[in-house]
Amino acid sequence: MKAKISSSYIEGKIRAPPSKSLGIRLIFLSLLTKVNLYASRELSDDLLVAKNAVNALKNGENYVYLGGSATTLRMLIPIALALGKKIKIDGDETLRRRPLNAIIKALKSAKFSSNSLPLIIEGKLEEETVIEGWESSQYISGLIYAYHIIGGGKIRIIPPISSKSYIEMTIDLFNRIGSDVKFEGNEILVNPRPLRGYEGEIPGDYALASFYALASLLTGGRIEIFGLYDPPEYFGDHNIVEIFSNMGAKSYYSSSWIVESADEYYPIKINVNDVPDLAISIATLSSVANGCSEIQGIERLRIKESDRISTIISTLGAFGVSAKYTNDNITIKGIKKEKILKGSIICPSDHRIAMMAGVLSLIHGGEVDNAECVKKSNPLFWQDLIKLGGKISLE
Ligand SMILES: O=C(O)C1=C[C@@H](OP(=O)(O)O)[C@@H](O)[C@H](O)C1
Ligand SMILES: C=C(OP(=O)(O)O)C(=O)O
Repeated sequence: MKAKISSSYIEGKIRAPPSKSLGIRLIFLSLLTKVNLYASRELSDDLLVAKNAVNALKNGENYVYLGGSATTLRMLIPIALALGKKIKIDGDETLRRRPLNAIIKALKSAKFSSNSLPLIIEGKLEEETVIEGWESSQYISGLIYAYHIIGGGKIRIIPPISSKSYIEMTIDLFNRIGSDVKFEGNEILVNPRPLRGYEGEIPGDYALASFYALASLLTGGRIEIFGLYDPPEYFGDHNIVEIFSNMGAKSYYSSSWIVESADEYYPIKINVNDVPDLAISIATLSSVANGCSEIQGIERLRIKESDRISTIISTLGAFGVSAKYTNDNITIKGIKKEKILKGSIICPSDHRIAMMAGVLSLIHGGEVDNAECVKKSNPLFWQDLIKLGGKISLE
């Protein structure tokens, strides 16, 4: 499918798409307590595969297909072992590329038939796991679930710890429903308590909603995004609200996210190691900032759905913005909005890159081929932009 986009003016009020990360966590939580989830719109591919994974565990199936969802994959591995399951796991070509080195090295009493998908896992979980923290936080979130299943345990993380905000998200979720998980230094102590259930909508996703915010910021509009969760204490994706404000937008949260465009945006220097999914959104606004932005802590973006260091740089280039990579940083030289070119890309099987090109195209037009790749996290992305005034045809 190709999205053909013309210059547009984006304004209005819209519900944030359901959170991929919280949605996957709540679906896995149904293994431990009563969970009743409502979804006011069709579920993304990643949420659907998370549902399939949990159903496979509950029904004793010995095979599960996970599409492109590394969060589901890397959480499933320790959870399946905690449940004593032997299961074959596979995924799409992007997931088959995603590394599993840290978890394979850490789980001493487990057997892996391969070090990448497709693979069969079996074995058991030790009461203490020592795991490298660089590759992915998703293993650690999965281990927190796994230790709730076997009655408790300790995770010792070998620093550096990446994507810490997602570990905090998992711990925050468990402690809000009655558990006792402590994160002290590089150690996580899981002391399970009886868990309350969860009933309600999947809360909105700040990182995904940031593309709607960008659509208004890049076209001179104003937007209100509702259905998000109240920002928690820890630093995470929800901090995109103040990041955009620091870059010159009128951007604040007051029971919903209010975003209003400005005549000028400021460059930013920021480390995204704890919030890697914000890198693309920050790079997008940096493209029209009045100066050079520097996004640090990005080496791990190479192992996402695409090599995002390359795909961020090439996508910005398609719209006339120059960016370069030097040791663990991307430097982006912002240009005036009037200078942004009409650009076109073939989405490299990376939903966030498609969304990046989609919102940049709202300035002076553009095309996104393989545009259906947004359904990994937000199947209604293009339809939502159209609802907000986007002149977009899907062919
Ligand atoms: O735990 C999660 O929900 C996620 C963790 C992050 O991955 P890494 O921990 O591998 O950086 C992030 O990129 C992903 O989109 C969602
Ligand atoms: C990397 C991402 O997801 P996952 O790791 O779950 O595939 C993402 O949503 O940008």
